[in-house]
Amino acid sequence: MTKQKYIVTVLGAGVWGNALAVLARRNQHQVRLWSRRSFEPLASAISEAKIIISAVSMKGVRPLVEQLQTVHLPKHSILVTATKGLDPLTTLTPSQIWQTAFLNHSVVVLSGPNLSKEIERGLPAATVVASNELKSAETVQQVFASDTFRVYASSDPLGAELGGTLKNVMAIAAGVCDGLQLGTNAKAALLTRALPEMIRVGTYLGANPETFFGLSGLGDLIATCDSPLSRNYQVGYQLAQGLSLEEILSKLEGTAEGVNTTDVLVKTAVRQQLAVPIAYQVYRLLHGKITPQQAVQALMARELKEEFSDLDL
Ligand SMILES: NC(=O)C1=CN([C@@H]2O[C@H](COP(=O)(O)OP(=O)(O)OC[C@H]3O[C@@H](n4cnc5c(N)ncnc54)[C@H](O)[C@@H]3O)[C@@H](O)[C@H]2O)C=CC1
Ligand SMILES: O=C(CO)COP(=O)(O)O
Repeated sequence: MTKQKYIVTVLGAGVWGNALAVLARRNQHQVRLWSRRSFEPLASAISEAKIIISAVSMKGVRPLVEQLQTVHLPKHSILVTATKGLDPLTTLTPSQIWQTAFLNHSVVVLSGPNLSKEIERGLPAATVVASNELKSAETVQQVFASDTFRVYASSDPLGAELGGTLKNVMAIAAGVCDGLQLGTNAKAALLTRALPEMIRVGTYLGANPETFFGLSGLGDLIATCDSPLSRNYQVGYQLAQGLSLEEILSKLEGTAEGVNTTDVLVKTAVRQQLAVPIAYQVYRLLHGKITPQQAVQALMARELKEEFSDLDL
């Protein structure tokens, strides 16, 4: 059976927006790539689109939503969000912002272990499309699925989104671990303890704990924490080399969302008394309160406890 072809508009022409456009084009959809620097007006870029994908960084989400509210959205269009971040003002996730702004549209989260440079090279990868309206997730699944990109549907958008968002904080920690050459045992311990920390916060925020064991959680944690292609990993790695955060960010190609996410996460965790020991050390490191070595010492010196004592699955 031939798959239906759609007009797909990608908003945000950063590296991820470009990679998503490549994927949709490979499946012969009519793809329009729009950025805030485009000559084409936003209204014309989204006209008659079935799928509207937001691939802007977190700081661009609210301005983009506000701009879209001033134009006419095609009636049955599906909004897809691929941003991995948290709003500093409200702590809302991008999908929550999109859904609140466009109550009559389906919102689908696209999230998974998807380092854009590998995807652009056509290397095999998998992802998750998640929505409260599973039919919309399945439409997006068909749009992107190919013999090099395997797409799973899910009905937990918040879980899929938070997996991709919270792992960015852990990727900074993983970069520090590798930058300090702490070894494979340390890295395994770090990633294994990172997952329950993500689940603790994620379930508090309303996600399904099981989702974190899937591609958008554990999968993305492994990919991002083990690859120099990850900007968040690079931030941690270079902090361990003694560079300042300002220096690193000024030379970084693209956005490292984990820097802002760490702030939002730690503030929420402190307010709600959630244990986030790894994120807390990343926070202190990013704010110049400790050195990378002191962050490691602080994690190793924590009170001894049972392995699963604070994870209620
Ligand atoms: N690069 C990757 O491998 C992946 C990135 N992501 C996520 O996708 C999002 C975008 O990432 P990248 O493309 O890598 O970042 P990037 O830094 O390359 O691009 C960010 C894009 O957002 C746009 N933007 C920022 N503020 C804006 C505003 N006010 N209005 C309109 N557009 C605005 C920029 O113009 C740019 O096109 C991030 O949340 C990232 O975590 C998700 C999966 C993979
Ligand atoms: O989310 C990503 C891979 O899934 C990209 O990670 P970085 O934003 O750290 O590059």
